[in-house]
Amino acid sequence: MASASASHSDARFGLDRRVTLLGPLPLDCGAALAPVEIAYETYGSLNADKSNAVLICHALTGDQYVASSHPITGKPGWWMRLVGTGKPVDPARDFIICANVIGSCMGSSGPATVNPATGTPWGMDFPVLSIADMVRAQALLFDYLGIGTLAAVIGGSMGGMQALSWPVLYPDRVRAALVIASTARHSAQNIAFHEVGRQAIMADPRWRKGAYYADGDVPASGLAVARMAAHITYLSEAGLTEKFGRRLQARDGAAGADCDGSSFGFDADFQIQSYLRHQGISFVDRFDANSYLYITRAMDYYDLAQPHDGVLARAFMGTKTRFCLISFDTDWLYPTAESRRIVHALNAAGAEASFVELSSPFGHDAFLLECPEMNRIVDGFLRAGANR
Ligand SMILES: CC(=O)SCCNC(=O)CCNC(=O)[C@H](O)C(C)(C)COP(=O)(O)OP(=O)(O)OC[C@H]1O[C@@H](n2cnc3c(N)ncnc32)[C@H](O)[C@@H]1OP(=O)(O)O
Ligand SMILES: N[C@@H](CCO)C(=O)O
Repeated sequence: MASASASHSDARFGLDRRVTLLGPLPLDCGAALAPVEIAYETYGSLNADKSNAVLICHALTGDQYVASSHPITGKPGWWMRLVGTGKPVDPARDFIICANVIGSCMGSSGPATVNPATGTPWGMDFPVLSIADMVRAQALLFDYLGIGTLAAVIGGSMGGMQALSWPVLYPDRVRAALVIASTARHSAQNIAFHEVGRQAIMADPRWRKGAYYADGDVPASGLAVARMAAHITYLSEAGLTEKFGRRLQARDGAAGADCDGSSFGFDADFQIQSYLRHQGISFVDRFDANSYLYITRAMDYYDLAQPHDGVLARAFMGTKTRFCLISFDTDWLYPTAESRRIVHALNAAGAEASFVELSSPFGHDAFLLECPEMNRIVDGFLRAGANR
């Protein structure tokens, strides 16, 4: 087992854990990360035969606070609709783990954490990351926790990429994978939107090649614009029309200002403008611009078929994992066709796979919103596994 030091000495299980694993963690880029810091939350208890561990993987700007309030925003956990007592993922039955991905900014190793070689934040010296690296770091955490096999791994969006990667990287360590609103590769359109965001960050004079940690003067404008562009892709046209239409925004100062706090006559005239500005500005309070650069690049390079000569089925060949895929009909970021492509590949590989397309007006972010059908499917899929 990997040597480690935990921030909560001998208590490995509980809320708000942070562990420093000595590693090294070999990365796809050829470098290695050592030590590896992982911040994670757990809910419930590990049973005697260690067979009830359920890993929840978070999306691009998510975090480990899946079912507990966010320490910065104070908002409730991002998947409390799915995780909690009486919910499909239930701490009374499951031992639930959610870890902040490496590269992110909520306690796990990332550009904002300290590079042991220099004693200062890594910034752009942080090594290039892949989705597989994030998964390998999670596996390191499970080694530390003494958990060999996961009952299930569940994720939406980038969390779904990790859930899909788990059986590929660790075919003997995961019994079931639930992949929601996700993909097996990033499309040209996905990459294009991310590139707009990255350019917005790097064009911000405060970005300073990523070396902005010392004085705390962060590239807020660039990061806010990146979030605004990305947020559009998480919604649907019908949803936007229903919510805002062409309605004008009542002027109340803050909502009229742009991301620098000034308006220069270009106020947020329409409600949708004001809403997007709010999403951009509030994002800056809880996320790091360099993490955004690193994680979006990891998503862009993600292509499960690439190491298998472009044949996705080969990635899953021989897997014993059960799969369930869920897509949403208004998700144009990771559309239903992509989930179907994955299911065909799983079928061709002889894997057990089920698939449901759900109807929702909310686009990609539907997986984060109230959806009783999604809950029923997750519950049924997890319980079917428990009954075997
Ligand atoms: C797994 C993970 O990825 S975790 C990370 C996911 N979390 C996020 O991405 C957080 C930001 N994203 C969101 O808020 C997403 O829209 C969702 C899906 C999570 C929430 O959706 P909804 O509940 O429908 O919230 P909605 O999109 O309407 O946003 C509400 C916010 O917009 C604000 N808002 C609404 N209309 C306007 C407007 N016209 N002008 C300004 N602000 C507005 C609300 O006041 C509210 O602000 P608050 O969040 O500071 O309280
Ligand atoms: N809105 C979610 C989904 C993105 O894929 C997030 O910000 O992480």
